[in-house]
Amino acid sequence: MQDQFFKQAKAQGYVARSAFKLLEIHRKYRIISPGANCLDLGCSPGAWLQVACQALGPRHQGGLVLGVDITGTAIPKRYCDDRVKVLQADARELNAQKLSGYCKGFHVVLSDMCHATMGSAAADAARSLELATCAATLAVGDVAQPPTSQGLLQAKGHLVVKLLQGAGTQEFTSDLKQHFRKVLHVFPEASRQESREIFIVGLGRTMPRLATHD
Ligand SMILES: C[S@@+](CC[C@H](N)C(=O)[O-])C[C@H]1O[C@@H](n2cnc3c(N)ncnc32)[C@H](O)[C@@H]1O
Repeated sequence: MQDQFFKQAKAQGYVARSAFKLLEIHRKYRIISPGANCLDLGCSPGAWLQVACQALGPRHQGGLVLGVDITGTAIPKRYCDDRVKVLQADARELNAQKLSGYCKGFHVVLSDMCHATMGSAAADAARSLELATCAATLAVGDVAQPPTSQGLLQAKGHLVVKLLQGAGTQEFTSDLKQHFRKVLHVFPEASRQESREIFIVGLGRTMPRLATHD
């Protein structure tokens, strides 16, 4: 469907209209700082890679955008530079050790992962929750448990996760509240009106308090 965002993406050189979802979230919450290390789960065809790389600022400020997708991804030429890398993998099979060669930790974990929808709202939401939980687990460890120092996301880092709303959305949100200073539900303008997708934004990862000794 060639809507306003499709046309805008084409005109501005983004490879997909989804660029405008991350642009809106970033404009509101400044998710990606110059020079940050970002993990982009479900990165194909690469619009979030473009937005994230732009947000890193000039090349000399450094940073990394590591995109992961179960399908192969051609890194878009427009807006991406050599700080963008891609890995073809199933995010459900990743762990901190498998990504340790890229950087010591990420300042931002993004997930726009989704399966092709099957037509059953309940089944689609359950499959989406599985992918969202996978992204959150990579970021902070077991989300249902109190904070530990596990996970790839650095202290004070941010998480953006797409989820199709359904059973489990509220519980997932409350679990995340243990791990972030603030957790928000964002409905970007570029999401299709009929879509049940929301983006859960976790701002400022909190870490466990270290035991103090007198
Ligand atoms: C909506 S698209 C992402 C669009 C992307 N953010 C962009 O702006 O170009 C969702 C992606 O999630 C990927 N995906 C689904 N399940 C995955 C998994 N288990 N591991 C990695 N990627 C997955 C799909 O292959 C698909 O490319």
